[in-house]
Amino acid sequence: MDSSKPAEAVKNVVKTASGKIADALTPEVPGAPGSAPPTIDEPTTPHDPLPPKPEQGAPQTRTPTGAETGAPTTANGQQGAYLTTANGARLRDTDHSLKAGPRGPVLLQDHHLREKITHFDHERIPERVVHARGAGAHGVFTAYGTAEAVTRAGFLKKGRETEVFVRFSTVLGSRGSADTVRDTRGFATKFYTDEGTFDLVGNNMPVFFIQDAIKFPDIIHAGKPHPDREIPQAQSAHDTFWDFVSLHTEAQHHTIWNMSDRGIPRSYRTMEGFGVHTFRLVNEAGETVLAKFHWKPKLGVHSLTWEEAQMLSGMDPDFHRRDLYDAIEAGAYPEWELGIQVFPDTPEETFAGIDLLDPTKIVPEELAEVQPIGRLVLNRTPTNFFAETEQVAFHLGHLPPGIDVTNDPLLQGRLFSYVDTQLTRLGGPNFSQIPINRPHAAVNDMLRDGFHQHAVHAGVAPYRPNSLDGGNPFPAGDAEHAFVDVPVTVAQAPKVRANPASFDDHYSQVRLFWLSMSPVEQEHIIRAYTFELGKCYHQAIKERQLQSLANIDPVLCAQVATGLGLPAPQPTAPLADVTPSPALSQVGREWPTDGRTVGIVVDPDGDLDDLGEVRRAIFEAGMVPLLIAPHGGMVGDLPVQRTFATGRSVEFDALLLAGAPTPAPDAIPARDAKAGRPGPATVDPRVLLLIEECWRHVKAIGAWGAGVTVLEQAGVTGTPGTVTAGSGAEALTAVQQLMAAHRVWERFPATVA
Ligand code: HEM
Repeated sequence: MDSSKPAEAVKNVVKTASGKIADALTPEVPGAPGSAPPTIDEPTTPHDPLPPKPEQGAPQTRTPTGAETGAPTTANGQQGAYLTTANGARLRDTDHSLKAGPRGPVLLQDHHLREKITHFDHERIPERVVHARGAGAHGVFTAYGTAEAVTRAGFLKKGRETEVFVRFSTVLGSRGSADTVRDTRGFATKFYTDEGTFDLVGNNMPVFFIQDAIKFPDIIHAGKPHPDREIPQAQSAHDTFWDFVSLHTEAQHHTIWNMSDRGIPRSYRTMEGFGVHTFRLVNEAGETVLAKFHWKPKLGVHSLTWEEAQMLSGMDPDFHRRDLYDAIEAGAYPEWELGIQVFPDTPEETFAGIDLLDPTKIVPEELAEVQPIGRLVLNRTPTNFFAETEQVAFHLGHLPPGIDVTNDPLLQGRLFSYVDTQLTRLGGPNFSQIPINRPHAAVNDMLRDGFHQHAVHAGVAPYRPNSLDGGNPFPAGDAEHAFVDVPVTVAQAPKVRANPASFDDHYSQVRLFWLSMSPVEQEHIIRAYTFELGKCYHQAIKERQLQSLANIDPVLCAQVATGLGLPAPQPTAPLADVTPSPALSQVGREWPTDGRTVGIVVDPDGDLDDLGEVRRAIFEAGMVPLLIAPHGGMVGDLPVQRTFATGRSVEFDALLLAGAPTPAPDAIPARDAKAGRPGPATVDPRVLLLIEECWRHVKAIGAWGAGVTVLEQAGVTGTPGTVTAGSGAEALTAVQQLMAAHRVWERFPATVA
């Protein structure tokens, strides 16, 4: 509406002081008597459930108590024909405060102004105390039925489909920090099962820093920025972190995972996930087993190089979030298989000598196979990031019948912590009524009142049994479908603040991890320790951490010590005699290439014959082609996605060179003229930089036609992982074969034998 209209309307109302108010109202004001009905689809209210997308299946239309609410309405207030206040009164104008004349002071009585600004002032809620930076997506979990023998959980029965919401996160950084920092990643999954919500709140690493939740505030205080200057943000490369892990040596296992390539994943889509703790499963017959949960990504475990991670922190701090949402929107749905390792439920709660209650220990897959039990596909991005990703609240106590907890002291403390923090973060005890947190199972609880209570509970007797509201006698309940608290015998034991002796082994599995790495992965680990400790100021902390490295492996310790310019200490105890677990290595296997990104450098004035076909073949292989040209717009009839100014190696998994225009002579910087490249410098230096980076980041590079000359100009022809071919199709085939191994590892200078 034209902003002059309200003034007219006011004039008209004033005119009607004689009694003709209805006649005087302007018909253009929507909803005024005599005007046409408003044309918006539905009335809007910010309190409606989230609008489901069509492919999501049945809309979520239950109230928190399980009753049907009817069809949800849209919450797209900005698309309606008119705006209203939060109470539904229609507005004439949302751009001008109510003033005493056009130049006068603003009137306190302007309710819309105060409501709009007050609400805005309170838009932010506290970020999560850990895992503040994250990205979520919706999906579906389909059970294979293979877990039916060991658990009665209904959602794991063959063919059952369950809606899920997954939130990936970093741990240390604030909500606005970069995605690609070196850190553990959260992998939290909410299964909306019809027997109640199951939250599997895991990480991309199978072990944790500490064995007892009582130390959680301490490790987080150590990892977060220093309290005086509040730096560094989202980093473990600082004194307090290394102070903690070198003093609490149980943290050494998780720390080596962080220093490995697992600390800098290529994508959320290429991360493994782990429930970390051992859980207890119970089947229909009441028999129990112990189990660990694993998520296996369809695309394989794949990481960034450290240089890529650092570049991305500046060039695209949203890299993982963008990658996740781009992939889903492109239809390259991220997929994982859920698997379990199963162990007999013995009184010792150990397997192959490994204490299953110690969250700093793994059970190597070679000793207990990960058995696939279902498939997760993420197929829908959030409609509203705040409503879903920020407001989602996970909790380890959200368990369906058939899955129970164990006495792992880390797990036990987590059972307390999450709901406690969410009471503050989400503003009171009713956050399970927030749409993303609502169970899809019917709810009939006796929880009442509290901040943000949305349910209108009927009846007078919220207690059981009762004789007033027809309440069934309790405790009979629904024995058949109820949650099973496995009646585990709790040992008669003195009350102590102590760990079992097995928890004292802090090094054998760290050594096992180190010895399971390929040489190139070991090299990355050495570089990571050297970098992080090199950022510490206190010599004593570096020396203490070197002592821990000596207790892991002498080569690791010596190499890091050399980098730090310090002597390498001797181990304080004999090194553990361990058998490596090849399953821990990311290198040496082949993976599907779908979902990967291929950059294609083109010369708009060159030979474009093969281009359309190559692009089509990339799409058909389930990958994403991105055309890189000197300028935006179109090349022939194909759209350009990146220009020489915006395309950098970090966002491609491989590069194809079809050609590149010769820049004007004065556009070649002196740097390139001096670089000693073969022949005259005829290639745009930004293309040469792109090739150099792809080469350094050990990515496959293919060239055909004029692209072969471009590759020669970059001086890398004939090196491992570079391909020159007679046609675009041949170049693509060769490059795709190389991509199956993720990177061309032969190019990485490994210095560890
Ligand atoms: C195996 C060890 C652990 C794992 C795998 C883990 C995993 C996670 C994940 C994935 C999140 C993010 C959830 C989300 O995306 O909303 C998270 C948040 C959190 N974790 Fe943990 N965590 C572990 C240990 C602990 C411990 C020991 C404590 C405290 C005693 C703790 C306290 C928290 C808190 C307070 C949050 C924020 C929750 C929220 O604001 O909703 N975590 N954790």
